Amino acid sequence: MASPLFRAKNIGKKNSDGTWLFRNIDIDFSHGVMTITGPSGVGKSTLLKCINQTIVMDEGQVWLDDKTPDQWGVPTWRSKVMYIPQRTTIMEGTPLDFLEEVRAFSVHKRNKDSYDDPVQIALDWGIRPHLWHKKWNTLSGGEMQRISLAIGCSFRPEILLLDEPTSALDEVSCEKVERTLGHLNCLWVTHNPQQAHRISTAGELVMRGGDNREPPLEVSIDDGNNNNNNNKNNNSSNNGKKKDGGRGQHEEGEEEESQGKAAGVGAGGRVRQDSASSSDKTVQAGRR
Ligand SMILES: Nc1ncnc2c1ncn2[C@@H]1O[C@H](COP(=O)(O)OP(=O)(O)OP(=O)(O)O)[C@@H](O)[C@H]1O
Repeated sequence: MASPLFRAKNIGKKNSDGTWLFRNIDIDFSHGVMTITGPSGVGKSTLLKCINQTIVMDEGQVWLDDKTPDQWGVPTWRSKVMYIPQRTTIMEGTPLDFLEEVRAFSVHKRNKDSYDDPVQIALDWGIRPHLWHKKWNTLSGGEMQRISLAIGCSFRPEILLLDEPTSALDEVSCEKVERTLGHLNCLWVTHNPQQAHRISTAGELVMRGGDNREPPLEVSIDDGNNNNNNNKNNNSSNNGKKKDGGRGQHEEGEEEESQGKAAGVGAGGRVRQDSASSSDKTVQAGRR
């Protein structure tokens, strides 16, 4: 069987006090959108930065096409596994100035035809061309977010590491951006359970913090009919497979759609493709 495009094995990052912020994160990813969810502060952004090699991980290894960042060379790795931060740091100059600067980096120096046009990408998302000539500090949060994303997409990275890429967008813009990014390979951090459900085509990584190999805490959720569901009770309808916890509850009627789409994180924190049933309302609680 062919190796996945991207692999992460046992990724771990410590807090400054030596405890584990997260540990034992395993990912096999080939194409599509894999969502990363979990409570605030659990380390989702830090995980993306570890993968991108912006932050040094304390444990584990990552591979793209079976080669490590060192084998690729870190600048090349970052151009292939590209991180788009949650908030764009306000920069001097205009987005066009920034684009020229990035293209001048040797790792991005290529034939003009090997780029997509970010102005065109952003135009599809409602960013009119004149905005590229405005100073960054005069753009709205949503404009900055779409322009940064368009620049990232234009370099055609193998994988985009997206940190809440639509957090500043209205519903219509969000839908347009989702439609474009849905055709690319993305590891996508989101806080929005509906969005995770909508966009995830390659599974969900639900981060719980600490050692992801520890069994999740189980929380019973009242389904509104005074019926408490828990993991044990639902195993019969779920063939014993754990359901992802980050999305928690789905609406009735979504069950069929979620078959084969939802992914659970097993005890090892490994993302696995499950045909989990959304009738299982057991959630994994954060464990720090
Ligand atoms: N370079 C770093 N090394 C170690 N810990 C860090 C580093 N950067 C941030 N942290 C800490 O890691 C913790 C997790 O932060 P992070 O931003 O990754 O969480 P998150 O899950 O993305 O949160 P949110 O959902 O609120 O954006 C925080 O306590 C933060 O202070």
